[in-house]
Amino acid sequence: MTSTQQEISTADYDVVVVGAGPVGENAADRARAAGLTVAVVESELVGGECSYWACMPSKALLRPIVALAEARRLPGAREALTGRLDAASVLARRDAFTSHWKDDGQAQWVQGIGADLVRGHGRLDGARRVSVTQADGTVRLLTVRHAVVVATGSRAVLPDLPGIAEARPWTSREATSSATVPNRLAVVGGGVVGVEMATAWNALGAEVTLLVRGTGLLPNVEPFAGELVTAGLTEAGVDVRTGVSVSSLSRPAPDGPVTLRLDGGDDGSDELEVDEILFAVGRAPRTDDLGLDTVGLKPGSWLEVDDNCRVTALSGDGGWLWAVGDVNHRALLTHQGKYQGRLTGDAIGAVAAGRPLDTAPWGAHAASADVGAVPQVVFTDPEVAAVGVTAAQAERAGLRVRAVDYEIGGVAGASLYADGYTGRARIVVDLDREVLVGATFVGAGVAELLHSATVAVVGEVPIARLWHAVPSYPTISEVWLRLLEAYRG
Ligand SMILES: Cc1cc2nc3c(=O)[nH]c(=O)nc-3n(C[C@H](O)[C@H](O)[C@H](O)COP(=O)(O)OP(=O)(O)OC[C@H]3O[C@@H](n4cnc5c(N)ncnc54)[C@H](O)[C@@H]3O)c2cc1C
Ligand SMILES: NC(=O)c1ccc[n+]([C@@H]2O[C@H](COP(=O)([O-])OP(=O)(O)OC[C@H]3O[C@@H](n4cnc5c(N)ncnc54)[C@H](O)[C@@H]3O)[C@@H](O)[C@H]2O)c1
Repeated sequence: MTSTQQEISTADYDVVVVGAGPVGENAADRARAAGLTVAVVESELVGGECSYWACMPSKALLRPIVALAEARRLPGAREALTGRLDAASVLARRDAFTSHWKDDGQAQWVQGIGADLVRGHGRLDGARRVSVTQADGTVRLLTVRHAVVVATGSRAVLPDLPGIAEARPWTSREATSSATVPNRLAVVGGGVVGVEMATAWNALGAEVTLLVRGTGLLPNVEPFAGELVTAGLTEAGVDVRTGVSVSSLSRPAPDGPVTLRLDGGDDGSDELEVDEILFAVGRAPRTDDLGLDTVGLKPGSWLEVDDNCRVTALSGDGGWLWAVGDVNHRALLTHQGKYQGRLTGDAIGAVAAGRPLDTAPWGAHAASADVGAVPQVVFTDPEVAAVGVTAAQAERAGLRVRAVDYEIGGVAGASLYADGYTGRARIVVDLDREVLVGATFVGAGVAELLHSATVAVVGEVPIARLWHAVPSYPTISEVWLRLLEAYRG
């Protein structure tokens, strides 16, 4: 604490959670359920990135778009569609899902579980101490008996390019909260944010150019997923360009367009003029101003944790520091962070009660699913739903695997779902154990199929037993049967 700051109060808690995103909320909830006193520190909005600038607004934007695209593929329903997507209504529904960027409801929830909400910027202040700088500049010092849980999440990164400040680019925050639709939007990055936001703003009326420096979209999933999403985006009118990167930007008039200089690309054009540019090129941890140096850690770094979410570097110091969610870089997804939050809250409760931790793989306090069993849905048209490892990742890990593919349009449920249904499924089978280590579904309506695959992967259900899991007729789930038939020959 510096001498210029005025400390106005000190309070003691069993647990202090820094960051009230979805993950911090879950850790606090479980620690309270264990009977511990808990303070939750939040510098912006209770509910975090996910509620206001990520999952919720992005999915609220995408849902009407996908529903409309699906209706267009159904004779009978198609004829009832007489107008265009109403962008104003879509944006208004998005605003409702973010509670108009107000957090009263979530703040009440924190109070409802019996935790104290401390608004302000939290920083570690040596071991087992958290200082909170409040909006009026005053500081509260929170001293901690058992655990500090860091759940401060991540922020979008921007590349260090000439002209980037002048160009005032969008990050995921503007892409999920903009009140207006730009005429022309460039999206840089072919990861999940890039493809979802290209889908959304194109359908809302922008002319979208997606600029990808690699050879295809969604490099972390099976290659056919990126290919089918590329085809979907192109058909919807997005100009998808691969092998191209932005080398500089300029926006000479503050209200005027942005000109991008491009390197590479198929059409040889080296300039692109747009009204807005979104950089969707990955995330950085929110640890740069977190007092990490006061406990011997490097500011700005991801917090490396063990499978129990204890910060590895401090595990010798009584293991009081835990990190959950995006900030530990294990799996940058809300559901996976919430899982870590739940088991960390339980683990802190166990330690406080003097009980041993259950740290064995798949034990109550081990985030085992983070390694090899992470599910993710990309809400594009077509959707991508994947869990576990891809065939290439499995091979790189030294597993002897076989990948089995099936065109989803071949099952009765899919042909009923949409005329000309296009989609593909793949399972990756570990040949030595005869269990699934990965599954990927691409197509309309596959998101809700994913949990069946997650159960199979996490449960390590033998293929011989999966054969008895009979999918209902006529649903898209019958693709399971076809995949198993193909595997068994
Ligand atoms: C556009 C977009 C769409 C996404 N869509 C999905 C999706 O559909 N499904 C999915 O699973 N994941 C999605 N994600 C990822 C998801 O948003 C994150 O994985 C999730 O928000 C992580 O939760 P968290 O609680 O760890 O961090 P956050 O949600 O970032 O919350 C961290 C909180 O900590 C606070 N904080 C930070 N520093 C301090 C400090 N020093 N003191 C006090 N408070 C602090 C912040 O203000 C914030 O409220 C998406 C991400 C983006 C960018
Ligand atoms: N539906 C969902 O589950 C969902 C939706 C959105 C985001 N998320 C999560 O949020 C996280 C962040 O997403 P993201 O898309 O920002 O990151 P990402 O890491 O998924 O993708 C970023 C892409 O940008 C590329 N890139 C990096 N630097 C670049 C540069 N200078 N120029 C051009 N391209 C560059 C990378 O090669 C990568 O393909 C992800 O981990 C994702 O899982 C999840």
